[in-house]
Amino acid sequence: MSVHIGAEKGEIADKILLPGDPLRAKYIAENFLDNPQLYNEVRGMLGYTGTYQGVPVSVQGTGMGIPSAAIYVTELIREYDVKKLIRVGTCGSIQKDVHVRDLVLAQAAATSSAVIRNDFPKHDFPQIADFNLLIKAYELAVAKGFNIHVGNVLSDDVFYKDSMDDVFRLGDHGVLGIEMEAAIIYYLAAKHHVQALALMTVSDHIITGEETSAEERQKTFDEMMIVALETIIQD
Ligand SMILES: O=P(O)(O)O[C@H]1O[C@H](CO)[C@@H](O)[C@H]1O
Ligand SMILES: O=c1cc[nH]c(=O)[nH]1
Repeated sequence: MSVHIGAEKGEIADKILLPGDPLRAKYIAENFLDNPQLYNEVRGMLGYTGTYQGVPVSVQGTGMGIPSAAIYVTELIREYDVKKLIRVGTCGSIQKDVHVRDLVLAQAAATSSAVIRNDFPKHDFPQIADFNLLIKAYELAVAKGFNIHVGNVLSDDVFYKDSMDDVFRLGDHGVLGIEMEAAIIYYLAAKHHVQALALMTVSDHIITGEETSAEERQKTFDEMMIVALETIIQD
């Protein structure tokens, strides 16, 4: 057991999907994995291991925001030897042509968090996706005809902001969407020499206010899970 994960060593696969929402972890385990076994209920942050096309895969909720995600990702890598991590999250779009239900692949992630800056006060350490995971996920999504965008995202520390001015300025510089965890997952992957990718479904549109029904969101979540699972099981 680690401090926040109640699994024995060996109960977590070296390939893992990381939704923010623990109930999304349950949904993935019950709908996409064969023989899913619950390994963690500590703090309700559900984690499961099963197989996908015969390959062991785990799925672990990370909670919302960089501090929470950092705890789970650090323990997964250090204590459970996880080597490939794919975030399966949601984001808000800040581009007119990135629509609700589209998929966003974070090629890189900017952040307002001080966590990385504290480690490298004199450098802007770049938070980038693992290239092999990125290209595989992109090609899979395109082959399946899913609407997918590749580029920068913002991993913001603050969900409820007094002003969105900086977010819109980042949009002017091409940032596709806003979420809260990709940057720390990329940073910790670089620090520990493992592979990571962040894939998000657009759940809301910050500029147009476009929204979607729960049923429609579910369908697009399923597209994201298929891309993530088929990517993570490849060599
Ligand atoms: O849907 P998840 O994966 O939690 O991701 C997004 O949703 C949460 C905010 O509502 C943040 O965690 C953000 O990154
Ligand atoms: O962090 C997030 C996630 C979805 N939508 C947002 O606006 N922000």
